[in-house]
Amino acid sequence: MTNFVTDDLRSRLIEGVHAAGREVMAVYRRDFDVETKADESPLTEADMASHHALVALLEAATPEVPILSEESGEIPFETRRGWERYWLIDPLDGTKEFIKKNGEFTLNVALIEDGVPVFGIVHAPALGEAGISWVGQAGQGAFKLEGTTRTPIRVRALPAEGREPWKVVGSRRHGAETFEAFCAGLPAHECVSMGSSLKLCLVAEGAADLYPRLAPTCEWDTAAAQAVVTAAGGQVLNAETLEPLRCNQQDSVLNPFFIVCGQRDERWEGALRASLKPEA
Ligand SMILES: Nc1ncnc2c1ncn2[C@@H]1O[C@H](COP(=O)(O)O)[C@@H](OP(=O)(O)O)[C@H]1O
Ligand SMILES: [Mg+2]
Repeated sequence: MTNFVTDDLRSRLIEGVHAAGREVMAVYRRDFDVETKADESPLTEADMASHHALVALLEAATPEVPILSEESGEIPFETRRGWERYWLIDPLDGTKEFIKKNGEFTLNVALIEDGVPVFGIVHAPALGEAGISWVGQAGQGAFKLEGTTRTPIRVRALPAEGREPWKVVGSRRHGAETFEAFCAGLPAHECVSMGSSLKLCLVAEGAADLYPRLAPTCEWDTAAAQAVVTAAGGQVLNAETLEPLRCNQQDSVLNPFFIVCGQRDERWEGALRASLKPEA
């Protein structure tokens, strides 16, 4: 369990992430150019403004802790593998949603200790009146912040069959086919689409029951929200092994396919196995 993030540090980080969010919103409200990165994904001025603001924040707050950002360029695994503690950030998660201007993008800041996301802030600056944030810390629980209102959050129990449909959240853009195969094996349910890390936050706050991600993501896409989900009593599990996701275990920063849940349950585990089985 980490004691590294004190109350003071947590407040300073939340404030700093909100300041970076305001820089993102300044770009969001005007016209901006969209570049294409080497992997064909889009990049805007907002991604870079947020990257610089978050790196400056973290370097000032904890100069001894290394930082890995989606926009910092590759850091070889030979260097990273020795990191017992580091910051893992996605300055703008959901860049495609940002470009579409549907508000479903986030700034993600995670603290990783021995591969485990132990602290996370997910900030959605375009939602609510002046942004909504989700914060989770191992051993301390999770909360949602809207303006100055701070509400504790917790995953919910799967609704009993016949009472209420399960809520399943999926990506707006990725993995539609396997998502549908998974849903076909579930009891009565409703599906919701959402961009970015907000999908994991919906499970953390009990507004959704499951988020199967049967398509690629990178560790910075999920680590901050994984810290929120686990602090809220839920889990982010490898879809094949049902072991919790861990960061910084290998050369690649790609995640395995995974599922986010409030709790394990044979009904969705069966649907997951069936959806991952290769066609006979
Ligand atoms: N082929 C791929 N490999 C790795 N990550 C991918 C990917 N396709 C999508 N992603 C990740 O999925 C995220 C978007 O997911 P969603 O569409 O569900 O919101 C992107 O985050 P960014 O917007 O930060 O690049 C991107 O990192
Ligand atoms: Mg991302």
